[in-house]
Amino acid sequence: MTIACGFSRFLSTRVHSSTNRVLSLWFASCPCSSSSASASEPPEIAAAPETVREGRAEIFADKSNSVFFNKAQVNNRDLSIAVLRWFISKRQEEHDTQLKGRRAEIPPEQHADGLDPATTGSEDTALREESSLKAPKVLEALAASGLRAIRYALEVDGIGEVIALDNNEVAIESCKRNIYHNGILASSKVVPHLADARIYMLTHPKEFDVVDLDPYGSPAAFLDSAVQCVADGGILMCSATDMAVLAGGNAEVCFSKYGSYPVRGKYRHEMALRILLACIESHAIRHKRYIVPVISVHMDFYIRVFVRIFTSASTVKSSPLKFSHVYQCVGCNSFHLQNVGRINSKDKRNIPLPNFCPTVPQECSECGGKFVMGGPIWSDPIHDRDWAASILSNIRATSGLYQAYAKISAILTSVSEELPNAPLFVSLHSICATLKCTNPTMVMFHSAIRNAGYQISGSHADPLALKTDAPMSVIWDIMRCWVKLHPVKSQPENLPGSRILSQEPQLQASFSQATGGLVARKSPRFLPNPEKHWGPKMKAGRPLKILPIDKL
Ligand SMILES: C[S@@+](CC[C@H](N)C(=O)[O-])C[C@H]1O[C@@H](n2cnc3c(N)ncnc32)[C@H](O)[C@@H]1O
Ligand SMILES: [Zn+2]
Repeated sequence: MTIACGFSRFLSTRVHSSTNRVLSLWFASCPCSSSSASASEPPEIAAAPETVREGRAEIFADKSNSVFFNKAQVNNRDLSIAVLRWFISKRQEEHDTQLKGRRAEIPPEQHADGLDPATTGSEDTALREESSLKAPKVLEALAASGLRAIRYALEVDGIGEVIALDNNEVAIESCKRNIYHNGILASSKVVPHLADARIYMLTHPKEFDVVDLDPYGSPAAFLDSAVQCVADGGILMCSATDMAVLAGGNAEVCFSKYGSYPVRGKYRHEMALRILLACIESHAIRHKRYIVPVISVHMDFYIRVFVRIFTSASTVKSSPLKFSHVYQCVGCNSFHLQNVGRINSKDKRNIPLPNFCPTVPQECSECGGKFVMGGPIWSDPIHDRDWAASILSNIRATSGLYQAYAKISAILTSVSEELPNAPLFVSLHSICATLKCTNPTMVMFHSAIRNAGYQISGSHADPLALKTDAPMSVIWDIMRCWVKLHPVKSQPENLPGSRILSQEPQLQASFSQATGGLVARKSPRFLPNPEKHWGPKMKAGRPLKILPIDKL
């Protein structure tokens, strides 16, 4: 309460003009204005509270860490705003197309004006009523200071009500102060609400076009209620910062939280995304719903996925085809995916059946190592390429609107170039380390894959990633050919690399520059962190070291 009383006193020293409606509103609405300084107290000029600005919003700084705020999440918030802007225009477009379709189905004589709507554009009354799409309703389920909710309200045109929810009273009080501080528009759109997000989401089924989950660590506990709370065609935006768990540091914890075993490969950050997506899908299908991922990124120290949610009992049946187990060789790190389900070609209904035995032998055919089995992971595409390209071109056209423009445009550039049907990737460094050979350049390796008739791209998750539809045997053959041109020192025979090199390649690799291959890039794909302390933050309530305001 001390902060709120200080807040009232701060404002009372400044609210002089009756024309300053916004300030008066803040003052009148200060949560503790009734219990603030009594007339008998000596007048006290409080120092102006320090504030933090991000995008078009400004919030009160909280050095005591009683409410969570991490400046580094500006990348997360800016990207979410970019996705939200595109989602709103896309939803409008889908709505218009649907309406046009329905209009065309109505015979002209049933129209109020008797004219053919297809040629005149006139509408039947009922359709006219339906024709305007309601402004999308947003739930920020774990709102903390409310910064994100306020930014959505101030920066995303066409957005409707934004509920800023938190189960922490101090957070909700801070939310209220921040909302008032941001003026009429924020106050008219953002509604702070004290509740447990899980209960709130369960009791508001299909009510929100947008649900944002930005938890401490894992979102797992919120997923079952979140997938039920999103409206049909709506979007769930979900972060996970428990990377040690998702990326294989604590495999058993990952299994208990997400129902999937991670494997410690170079692709672990992409695997983390695919584990989270698989987990969201597995919650969705329990409720006859399914997900369509539109953007899925690993950035800084966390992952964030944007998935649309639809309802269809028949589509849910094909869900097993979107999950795969991952077999990874403990010797050479070769990996192979196998779908959980399979289509029986004789069954015209296309209903998947459980898949056959593992597609890999007991021992790796490249190096003789054993396989560990990870997953199941989401093995369908993790991005919608059209969405990625459109969001990228939108943010390029309005770069001034994004504080994190450099970072989010670099990520989206990488995302828009990723091969959609090549889950996971190998790392050029790791392959060369296994063989103990010198690296071919990225351009050479890309060319060799293309010259062998396969596709290849990078990944936003790792600058050295090689994402390809070529099987592991082709990748190793290319490297065997490379080593013939650039011999390695002799190694003990039992090393995985020696075993791989003891086999003759089945294909003759060509490293000459392939057409349409990797070329010099004008825009960056990977950026260093802008400053120190660019990482996760302590939970609210635990004292931080005293930091200057710019480090909060
Ligand atoms: C990481 S912070 C959110 C940060 C915020 N989204 C942002 O962009 O600054 C997580 C918040 O979730 C809240 N929280 C944790 N469990 C919750 C629950 N069951 N229901 C509602 N809020 C919860 C915490 O009080 C905390 O404020
Ligand atoms: Zn192997």
